[in-house]
Amino acid sequence: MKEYIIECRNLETAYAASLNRPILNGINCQIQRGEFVVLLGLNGAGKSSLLRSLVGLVPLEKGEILINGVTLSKRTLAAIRRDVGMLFQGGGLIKQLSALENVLCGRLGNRTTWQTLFGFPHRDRLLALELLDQLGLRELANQKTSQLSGGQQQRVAIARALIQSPQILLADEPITGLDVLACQQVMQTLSDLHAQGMTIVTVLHDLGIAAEYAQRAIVVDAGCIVYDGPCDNLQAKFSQVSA
Ligand SMILES: Nc1ncnc2c1ncn2[C@@H]1O[C@H](COP(=O)(O)OP(=O)(O)OP(=O)(O)O)[C@@H](O)[C@H]1O
Repeated sequence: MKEYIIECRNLETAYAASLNRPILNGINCQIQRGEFVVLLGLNGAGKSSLLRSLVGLVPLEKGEILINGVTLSKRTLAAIRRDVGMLFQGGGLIKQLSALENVLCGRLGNRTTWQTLFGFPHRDRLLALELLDQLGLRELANQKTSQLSGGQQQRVAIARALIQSPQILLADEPITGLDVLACQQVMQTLSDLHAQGMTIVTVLHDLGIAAEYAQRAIVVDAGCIVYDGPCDNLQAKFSQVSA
């Protein structure tokens, strides 16, 4: 039997009156360790909701999510979140803090309230600096993130997600609003992490970039998966969705 790192079994959210249906409406999918999967779909299809549900941020009415074979529940959520890094839409950085401090925030889940009063241990600071270095941001470690470009901010957000050494990285529209060069840098960073064995699931809107970097596409429409397979000829698959 195949072992899946992510398994969604018949996920269904509560009925949303504004949509006349649940936001997620019977999602079934399995993702193997080390896959690079792109979630595609029109605005409002349910991509972000699906991604966020994997870290317990979307209440489910029905169904089950398993991460590494463990069912996501109140009891298992904290441990699961240590295995799953999340890049939120827009980065979600604290703009008044430096790049280094933002990356260290990724360690807050591992520290008690008391421990945070004494600051972060030296080894965490070294790790954060090492990650910023790997992402080409060493020189900007002490710069406020409000003073960084969009692409640099997105890489700080990636470093923050990576400081907890996750096995899975979920990224919600990580290149939206970035210029061509910054897009390439961010996508190359995801690709490098994938090459190191990390499982990547990312929401994208650009079909060309999806096909260039991901192995597999999952297309969501009205809360359901309407395509799950290789990334070739995505344009044709999309015209079926939007028809
Ligand atoms: N908390 C919520 N309460 C009610 N409706 C919601 C909530 N969150 C999302 N929705 C609705 O659910 C639908 C799916 O939203 P979601 O953000 O998952 O879509 P998406 O595919 O990621 O869209 P986009 O590409 O625009 O980001 C949308 O119609 C949205 O308005």
